[in-house]
Amino acid sequence: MTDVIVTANSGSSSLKFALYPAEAGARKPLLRGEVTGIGSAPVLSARMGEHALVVTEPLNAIPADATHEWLITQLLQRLRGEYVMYRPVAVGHRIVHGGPTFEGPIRIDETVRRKLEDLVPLAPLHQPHNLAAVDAVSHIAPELPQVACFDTSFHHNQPRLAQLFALPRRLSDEGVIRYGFHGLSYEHIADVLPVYLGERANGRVIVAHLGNGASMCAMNGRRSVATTMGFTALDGLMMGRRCGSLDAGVVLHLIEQKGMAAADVHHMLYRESGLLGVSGVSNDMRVLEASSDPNAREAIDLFCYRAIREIGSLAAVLGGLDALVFTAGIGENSAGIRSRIAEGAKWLGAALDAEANKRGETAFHSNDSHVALLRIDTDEEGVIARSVAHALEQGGACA
Ligand SMILES: Nc1ncnc2c1ncn2[C@@H]1O[C@H](COP(=O)(O)OP(=O)(O)O)[C@@H](O)[C@H]1O
Ligand SMILES: CC(=O)OP(=O)(O)O
Ligand SMILES: [Mg+2]
Repeated sequence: MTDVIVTANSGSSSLKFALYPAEAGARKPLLRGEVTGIGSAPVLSARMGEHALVVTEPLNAIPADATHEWLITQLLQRLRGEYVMYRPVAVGHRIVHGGPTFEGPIRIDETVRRKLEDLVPLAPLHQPHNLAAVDAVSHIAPELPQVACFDTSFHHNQPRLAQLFALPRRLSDEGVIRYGFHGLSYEHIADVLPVYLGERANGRVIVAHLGNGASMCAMNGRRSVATTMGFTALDGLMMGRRCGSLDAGVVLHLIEQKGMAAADVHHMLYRESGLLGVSGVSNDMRVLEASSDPNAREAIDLFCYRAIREIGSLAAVLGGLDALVFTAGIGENSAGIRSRIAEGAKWLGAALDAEANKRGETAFHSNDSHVALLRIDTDEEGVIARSVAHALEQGGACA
């Protein structure tokens, strides 16, 4: 029997999971899988080493209304059944919002669980799914230690000005500040960057995490100095269903002039906007890229335009740019989006090698480019697994 750490990464539309050997520093998972399209057309795919796993009932035809909780319960039951050769010793969860309280990974007990619940309103698309996964594990395997790993941690030590809103001071004092998200993904990129860039990895880097949720992080010395998401994961770039940065006056207009209830505004901004709202077609970039609908094209144009503007803003904070890194579902897989955004960074000295980009190579800048252009797969699960192994070694919390 092999002792394993189970990782659960509940995104807005996906559940990514993996089994890692329960030893400090393990980099390769024994098994890795994901369910995509949760809430619309869920599909599971999984790999054990180099081999695709044949998925059997009921996970081969997941009901359209399957929840993150149902899925994680099914997966844990498999570990008790056909995968008994793996003995889970702990579960690590991606928890999107750590608020002002949680700075780093922490063992989940009843008090921690309650504090995480209080943060649900600040991450309504994620925190409930994250906690549903925690509860499913508590229910099915109460003896297993569980560790929370936060999307917010990587940004925790940003300069104060990067965190402040220009709101009355009492609100900042209460914790109404910019937290930033996708921190596990950025931590992975910061970790592997020297492999591709050597000493330059410590320079001025912008990482574009472009998935269903999307954000950018400006790094210097491989630490976060600014990011596009803020108090919630609604801010910044245009996303699958979220609007990104928005004049707060629009929210007032919807409530005061159009008489919309707060819950309806909430629904519109989190679920009916972004690529879906502008295209009227889909929140999925693959569908939009394959569509001839002019509204789909305009949605993609706006996605790239917003990304290019944010690069300008982050490059200003960094005082220039040494590398631009693309990651997550869209960043890793869409050569078209990468090339359009990289073209928009020409003025910063970025020059594209179009063929290398089409081939999906890690480095896709031309020889005369002043900015390194990179495509790097993210690995939030690996970051979670190593944090859990560390927490177990420490005997619990390692915040
Ligand atoms: N080949 C592809 N081309 C373009 N976009 C893709 C491709 N594969 C995946 N995507 C995009 O990536 C998104 C999912 O990214 P991901 O990082 O897994 O999101 P999340 O973790 O937020 O659920 C999909 O909604 C889709 O838009
Ligand atoms: C924080 C966030 O937006 O996460 P995801 O990309 O998984 O939706
Ligand atoms: Mg994600």
